[in-house]
Amino acid sequence: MPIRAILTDIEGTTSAVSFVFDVLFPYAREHLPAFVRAHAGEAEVAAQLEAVRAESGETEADVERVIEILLGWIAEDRKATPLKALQGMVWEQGYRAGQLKGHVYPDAVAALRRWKSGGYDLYVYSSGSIQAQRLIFGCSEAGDLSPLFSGYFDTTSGPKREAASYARIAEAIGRPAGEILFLSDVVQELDAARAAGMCTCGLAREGGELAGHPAVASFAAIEPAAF
Ligand SMILES: CSCCC(=O)C(=O)COP(=O)(O)O
Ligand SMILES: [Mg+2]
Repeated sequence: MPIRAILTDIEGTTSAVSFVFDVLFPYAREHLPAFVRAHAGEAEVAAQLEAVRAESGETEADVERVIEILLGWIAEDRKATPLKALQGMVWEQGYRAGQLKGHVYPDAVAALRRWKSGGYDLYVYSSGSIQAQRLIFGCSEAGDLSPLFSGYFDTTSGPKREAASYARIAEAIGRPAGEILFLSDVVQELDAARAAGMCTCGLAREGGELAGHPAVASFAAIEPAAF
């Protein structure tokens, strides 16, 4: 089955892990408390605070306690959907103020442009919220890359290490999973995508292997027609 669509992870794949850990997470740690205090009464934020209470089991937590829980989740890099939603809102302020610019590897920018011109449909699947995904590509160091993408998926489609999430995404894209090439730096994500029937290619940007999957150090080495 020929590849028709490419689904890519962000952190460690299109973008540096260091950008997420050394720029985005510290920005969220610094600005999230004031953001939550200022917007806790607004429906969109209040719903996420309620989801934090439910996920933590602390159903009576006040706003200050919820902030503490969120800061703990940032420290442990927990891929909790309400944390990711709130981070996206906080980062939006940083991107709009010009304090943040999304990092996307130049080889990823070039390949994504080449693949789009070659007729492939491009999609993103990240634990970062869809809002955060739109921002990293829409406000990137390489300019607005959002016209390249046909859709975005986050943990509302399910966890990245579960095959059912990839089956759901293939369904939403409207293609058989075998026509989709998934790119990631995490072997458990590649395993889950393959279990759902997708083709896979691992990004090992520092070299090394992603057991059981073809692996490359750069998008320049990926030829979708070869899968
Ligand atoms: C969308 S940029 C923010 C990245 C982020 O919050 C994250 O958890 C990265 O997860 P990924 O699935 O892209 O490895
Ligand atoms: Mg990753």
